Amino acid sequence: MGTALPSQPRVLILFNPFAGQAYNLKQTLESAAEIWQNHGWVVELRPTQAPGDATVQAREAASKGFDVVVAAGGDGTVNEVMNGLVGTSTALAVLPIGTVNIWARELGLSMDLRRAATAFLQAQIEQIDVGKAGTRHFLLMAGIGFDAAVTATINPRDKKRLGAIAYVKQALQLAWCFQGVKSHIRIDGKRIRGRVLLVVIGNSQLYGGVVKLTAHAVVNDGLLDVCIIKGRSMLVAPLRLMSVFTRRYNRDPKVEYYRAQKVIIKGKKTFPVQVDGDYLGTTPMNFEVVPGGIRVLVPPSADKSLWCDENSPSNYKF
Ligand SMILES: Nc1ncnc2c1ncn2[C@@H]1O[C@H](COP(=O)(O)OP(=O)(O)OP(=O)(O)O)[C@@H](O)[C@H]1O
Repeated sequence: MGTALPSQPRVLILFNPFAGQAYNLKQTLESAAEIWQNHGWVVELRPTQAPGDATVQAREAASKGFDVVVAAGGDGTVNEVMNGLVGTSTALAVLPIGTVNIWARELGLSMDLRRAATAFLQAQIEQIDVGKAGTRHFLLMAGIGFDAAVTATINPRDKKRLGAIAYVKQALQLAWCFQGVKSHIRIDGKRIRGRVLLVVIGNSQLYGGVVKLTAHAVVNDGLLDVCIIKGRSMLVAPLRLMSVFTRRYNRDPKVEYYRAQKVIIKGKKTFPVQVDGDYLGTTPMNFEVVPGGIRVLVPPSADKSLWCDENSPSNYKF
């Protein structure tokens, strides 16, 4: 079970003025902060100055003894704040003003900022795992292959204008020409070879805000869940996705599912990598779990299937 916040927690809200809905929600964010102040929380609101600044500010806040740093932005901002808080005793929270807001959805938060702020008044602090891709931590997932190619090539103006639909548009455009890459994957002791379209290494379950590719992921089991979709062309992807949606992992020979502490991915060619929805770089890359790497604020609305209690470690068999 988690621990309660102090009665007058010191809270820093880091607001990303470039997140998807920042322009529309700045005032609502201020009134969400007031809800906390009215309950005795000691709240500071600061904008981020540039990409990466949220990491620096969050790390500084942790060293100054803040109880909570709130990422007011999308999952990119959550990722940056989390990278500043890993290994500290300061907890991460979120107020969703991004485009997709996956972490906020995992927590069952309302997209209405005032309701989300109210839900956090009942929150507990929980210690959860994070993943690490190269030197960068991730909270939700790392994607290797097709989805990272979409993330790397999406037009920022389309994303601003169309929101999540911009990803669908870009995915449809890329699907025609995207080819699976002959890969060597090492999942703890196991070696896997084959032509791969997509590997998703999930710390949590939701993918793209709507589907669950790593549907059995648990955030406090000390493990990452790995879903591998094999194949030569994305044109057969609908078949593979049907297997994922119906959870026929490992019964469809092209869809494999594992749990692991460490994953190494190499290929004949390089493959793009994204973490928490932002492009990171290319393979070869090592991925590993950092058990209990971060403290997070968890409202009562959070999806219970994301947690295992310490007396019953998750032992799902695929
Ligand atoms: N002050 C700033 N100026 C420019 N870019 C910034 C600033 N602060 C943060 N960023 C960048 O803005 C980018 C987008 O932020 P974020 O991911 O939070 O929003 P989003 O893309 O709309 O949401 P989601 O990831 O949920 O789709 C991040 O890559 C982050 O590095």
